[in-house]
Amino acid sequence: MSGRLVVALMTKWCTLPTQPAAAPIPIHLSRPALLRPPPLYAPPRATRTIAMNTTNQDQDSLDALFKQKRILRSNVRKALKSMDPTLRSHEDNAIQNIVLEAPWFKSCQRLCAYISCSALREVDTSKLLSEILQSPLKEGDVQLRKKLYVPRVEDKNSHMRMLNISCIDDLVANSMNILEPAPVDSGGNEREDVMQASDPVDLLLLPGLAFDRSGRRLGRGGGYYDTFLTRYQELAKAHNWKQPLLVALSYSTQILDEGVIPITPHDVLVDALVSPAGVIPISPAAFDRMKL
Ligand SMILES: Nc1nc2c(c(=O)[nH]1)N(C=O)[C@@H](CNc1ccc(C(=O)N[C@@H](CCC(=O)O)C(=O)O)cc1)CN2
Ligand SMILES: Nc1ncnc2c1ncn2[C@@H]1O[C@H](COP(=O)(O)OP(=O)(O)OP(=O)(O)O)[C@@H](O)[C@H]1O
Repeated sequence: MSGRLVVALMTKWCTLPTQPAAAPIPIHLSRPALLRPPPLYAPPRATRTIAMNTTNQDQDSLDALFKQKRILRSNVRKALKSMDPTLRSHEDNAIQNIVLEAPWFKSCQRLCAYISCSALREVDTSKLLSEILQSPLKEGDVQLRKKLYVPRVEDKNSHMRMLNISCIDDLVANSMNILEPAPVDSGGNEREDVMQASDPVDLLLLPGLAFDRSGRRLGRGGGYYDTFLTRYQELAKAHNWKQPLLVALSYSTQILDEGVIPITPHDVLVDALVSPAGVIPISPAAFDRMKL
């Protein structure tokens, strides 16, 4: 791997991986249930963008990195498949209860959340979603219910929108068997796209296959979330809005040792994790807003 690319592969508040990203990656699943102290915040290092005239060597390094991601995904999928169902259900409840009780969740007014898919062994969000959608709309003039946006895949070019729903019946299964909203509601009205909304979301609850304590997130490989998050962060910047808090929900077994998840400059780091053992704040924004 060229020196230029090694520098380019570092992002925001990450320190350098302890091993080169292209080295063969042993999978170290971290100790479950134990909450180690969060890593100290490391200021961003200067990052250079990948040169436009990417050399064959750089492309080979990228290919090796994506190959490592595929191997890692496959190992984590196996670990998730072999997870004891009772433990899974215990962890699903613990994670959702932590979120429901958290001040940063209680105070949030608008959020994006994923609709969990049990076949993908994702952390369950059904309790969170039903609590949100069952809460009273208003008290007098005061808006009580959080505004909820959920993903809808538009095409295979990593294009996903976040559309507003107000009822769980607004969802239908897509070709991947994930529930998502139709673009038009039962009254024939276009659903609001979060990218067109006049007010910002404060929070995003993210799925993923694996995470680490420096904020790295391994998705399912479609690039949907990284593309969406980058666009939303740009929108928030253009409007001078506060950036939303990016919080990933993770079973214990999905938190990997630091440096194991390879990243490129396109991968967006999360601000915090919620595991059954508690909230793991990572970024300065998380320490500030989660008041831990
Ligand atoms: N609940 C949920 N909704 C979501 C996502 C998600 O990860 N979870 N997405 C996040 O992007 C988008 C959909 N992207 C997806 C990408 C891959 C697969 C999937 O079934 N992957 C299989 C492997 C398929 C293969 O490799 O051929 C798997 O991971 O087991 C599903 C959704 C939008 N909605
Ligand atoms: N060898 C490669 N060189 C360049 N791009 C690649 C290569 N292999 C895959 N990609 C592309 O990189 C994109 C993102 O992959 P990445 O591994 O970052 O996804 P992810 O973070 O797991 O997904 P998501 O953001 O949806 O959670 C995909 O659109 C994929 O087509």
